[in-house]
Amino acid sequence: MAPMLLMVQDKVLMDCWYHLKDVMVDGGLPFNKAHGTSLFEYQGKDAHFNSVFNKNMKDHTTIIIKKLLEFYRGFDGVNTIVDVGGGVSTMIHAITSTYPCIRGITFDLPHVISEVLPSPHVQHIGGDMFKKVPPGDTILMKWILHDWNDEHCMILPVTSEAKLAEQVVLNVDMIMLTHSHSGKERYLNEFEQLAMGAGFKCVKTTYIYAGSWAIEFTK
Ligand SMILES: C[S@@+](CC[C@H](N)C(=O)[O-])C[C@H]1O[C@@H](n2cnc3c(N)ncnc32)[C@H](O)[C@@H]1O
Repeated sequence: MAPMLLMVQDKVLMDCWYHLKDVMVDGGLPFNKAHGTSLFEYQGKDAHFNSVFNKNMKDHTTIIIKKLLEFYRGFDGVNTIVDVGGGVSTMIHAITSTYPCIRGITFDLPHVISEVLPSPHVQHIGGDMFKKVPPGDTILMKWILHDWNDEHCMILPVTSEAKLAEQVVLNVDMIMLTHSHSGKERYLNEFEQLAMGAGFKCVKTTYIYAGSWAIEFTK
């Protein structure tokens, strides 16, 4: 929890709240008003905040992946798994350690990948997920779809893949409102609509831990 509190109380994020009234009146996004760019682009320009953000994600993921590996059986039979927006590779590292037969790829923006420690069993690739993602038979996305509106989610190239898992957390709408470009938390029926609209035929849910679910979209 400490890295998460350090992140939300970091001056970079605290400054956003002073712009809440302006965006109510004029529109726009508090983060962009405060810093002149979006959250994910800003990280590429501020090494300190990039580390604070990535550490927060790493520690949350460390808790969730432990439980995911305990309760979720969908990794059996997977050959290549690509964690899109996979941060500093915490998720893929844990999955490939438990399932050594799985080839793991962590894909994220180059300034995030630059913070990943090398690992012999995992490939780390920097790039833009809205342009192209590395191929794999399973695409994993944790805390990605909630950063984007439906239009952005629909243009992700991962929709051509066979399987898609996404974790849902329902209680951070206000944070998304201030920091994220058009992000939103979704109810299950909204995930189902999104999946069907992107050509998936089946949606299966598994409860994981502390309000977190694995949602598997299959073609
Ligand atoms: C909320 S974080 C989740 C990180 C990780 N999945 C986790 O839960 O620990 C969102 C991630 O999406 C990445 N991201 C944002 N825009 C991206 C893009 N256009 N291409 C690739 N990754 C992107 C960010 O750099 C960040 O690591």
